[in-house]
Amino acid sequence: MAESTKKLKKPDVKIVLLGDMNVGKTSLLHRYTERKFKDTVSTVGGAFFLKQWGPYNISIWDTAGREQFHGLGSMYCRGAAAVILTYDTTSWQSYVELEDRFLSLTDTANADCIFAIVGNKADLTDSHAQASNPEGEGQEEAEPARLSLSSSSLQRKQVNREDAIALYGRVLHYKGLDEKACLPAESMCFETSAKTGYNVDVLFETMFDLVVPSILKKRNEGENSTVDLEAPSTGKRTKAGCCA
Ligand SMILES: Nc1nc2c(ncn2[C@@H]2O[C@H](COP(=O)(O)OP(=O)(O)OP(=O)(O)O)[C@@H](O)[C@H]2O)c(=O)[nH]1
Ligand SMILES: [Mg+2]
Repeated sequence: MAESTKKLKKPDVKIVLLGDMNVGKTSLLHRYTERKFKDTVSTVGGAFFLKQWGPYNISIWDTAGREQFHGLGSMYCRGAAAVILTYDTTSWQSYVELEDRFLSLTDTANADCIFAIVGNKADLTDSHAQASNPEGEGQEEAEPARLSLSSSSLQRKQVNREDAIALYGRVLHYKGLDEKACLPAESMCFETSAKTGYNVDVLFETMFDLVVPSILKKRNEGENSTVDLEAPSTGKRTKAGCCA
């Protein structure tokens, strides 16, 4: 969270991580921001990280998956430009929960909110994700990842990519969006590993690029709704525009 505490910058846009407890939301954010996989404690409430992306400030909200914090979810989603729906590839239940418990929390997000479906812990089911250690970072983390390469440590994958793609379609349907007008499922469903770093940068940086138009739109609307007090009045004053 160092970047967020250095200076108090106003975020231009918000991205929210949602999903059941234990799927690895906090670990994904740690991996991206601190370049390592470290011990976590179950999140209480929520926390955010501020990312500078070019000239823009993007806040990424890590929410608590625990049932007792469920009520806070829609508050965190208010005005969100993007939501990352996260499940654990080794847990079918965590996938089911996304639709049962979390999707309705996004009702408060922007109407043109972008969705990504993310299956984390790919290292547990996929030898490629197990071996991956992008950019040679976190060397202290590389060794445990390499040691766990034996195929005996692979677990049964409970949620496949096709399931994620199907869920993406149902999310768009729930939001009343036309699939043809939206970003394609193939590019919005990711399998990641916070442990090895597999696909983590790709996930976050794809989302950052995708929310930029939303920032520009917001700025544009802001400018258009600003009253220029210096500008000469052209029309007649209407009754509604007069405060007397
Ligand atoms: N093998 C593996 N374990 C992971 C991965 N991501 C997270 N974990 C582990 O899963 C557990 C839960 O991770 P968290 O990041 O705390 O999960 P969370 O989704 O933030 O959970 P809540 O804060 O309770 O909602 C921890 O023991 C992590 O070490 C991953 O990619 N691979
Ligand atoms: Mg957490």
